[in-house]
Amino acid sequence: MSKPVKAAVLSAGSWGTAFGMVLADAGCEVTLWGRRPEVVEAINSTRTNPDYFPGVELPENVRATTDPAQAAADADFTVLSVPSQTLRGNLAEWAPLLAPGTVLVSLMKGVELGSAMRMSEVIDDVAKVGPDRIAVVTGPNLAREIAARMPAAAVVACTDEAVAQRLQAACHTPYFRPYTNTDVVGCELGGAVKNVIGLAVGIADGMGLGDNAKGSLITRGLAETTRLGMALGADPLTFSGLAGLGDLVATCSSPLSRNHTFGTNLGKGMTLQETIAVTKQTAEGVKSCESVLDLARRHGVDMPITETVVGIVHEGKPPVVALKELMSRSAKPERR
Ligand SMILES: NC(=O)C1=CN([C@@H]2O[C@H](COP(=O)(O)OP(=O)(O)OC[C@H]3O[C@@H](n4cnc5c(N)ncnc54)[C@H](O)[C@@H]3O)[C@@H](O)[C@H]2O)C=CC1
Ligand SMILES: O=C(CO)COP(=O)(O)O
Repeated sequence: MSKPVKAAVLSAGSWGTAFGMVLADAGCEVTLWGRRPEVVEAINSTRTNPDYFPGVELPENVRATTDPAQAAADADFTVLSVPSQTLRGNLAEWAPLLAPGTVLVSLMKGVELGSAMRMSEVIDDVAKVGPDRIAVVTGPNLAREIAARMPAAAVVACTDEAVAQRLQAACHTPYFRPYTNTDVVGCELGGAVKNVIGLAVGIADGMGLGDNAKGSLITRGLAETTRLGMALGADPLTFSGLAGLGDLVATCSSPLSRNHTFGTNLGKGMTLQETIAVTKQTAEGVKSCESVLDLARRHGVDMPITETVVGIVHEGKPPVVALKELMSRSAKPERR
């Protein structure tokens, strides 16, 4: 009998815990690393993560530790699921602990502030493992639904297709159906920018702008994501797949999305500080809207919805003013 695949999941947060369950249900031996001893203790003693998924029983083959060296030891896959803006610092501490040959798997959907790097680029910059040992999991995967074992498809992307196939096999369950893709750039941008568009749609929902506005923002959001992707060498077809359209639809229609909910609160008139205070988990688009815009400007790409979100979230522009500006830009053809 072959040895079970070992996976370290470095974060016992929302998506780290849920994806750890997926890996365990697919037969992997999973060790979650958590920062807080009380969360780790609860996982090991009650088989639940009460902070994120109260009442959801974790599989037997999931355990937790506060020691990253213990989690990372002998791992075939090392899954990273911390906030995008802390990844560089976290990974600098973890890099010396990584098992030789381990594949680093990013669950994160963001772009680093300052460097405008995608998460796989930050991983390579810090851990120096090369793109063929870095994979990305993305798509319409609201963690709470996955933890309830509700059905979803996903994309597993790696420049080395054989690595993507190994990870696909390691996380394929009756409720989680991963597809492979070698377009890492497109898959990562799809996830990062959809958080920004999720904020925009949330703002529109909070303002009561209706479903035509939602459909328009999703579609034009996808258009600006595709423009950025093509400037960075992505395959435009990736954006009509799970990493693009699929994730946008899930995020922009679900109250479970933190980005969508964050935007809704802003659209209803809460201040940024009030909205931050009621947001318990990571809403990546709040910071990544600035780094996505930075990336777009570096490549001469026009991203009016992203620019509008930056204006509302970071420059104090009232949503009604931002809406008027967005709608009154010069007229243009749909495809350009
Ligand atoms: N929750 C979801 O439904 C999904 C989330 N994602 C992505 O997964 C990534 C992680 O998000 P979530 O798990 O949802 O966030 P979360 O807020 O639930 O968990 C983040 C985890 O990182 C830890 N953390 C926070 N600051 C840290 C720091 N400075 N150093 C180390 N650890 C720190 C927290 O303790 C927490 O366990 C994000 O990039 C998000 O976009 C992707 C798909 C689905
Ligand atoms: O990425 C997600 C679903 O695919 C989760 O979205 P939020 O981060 O907005 O909750």
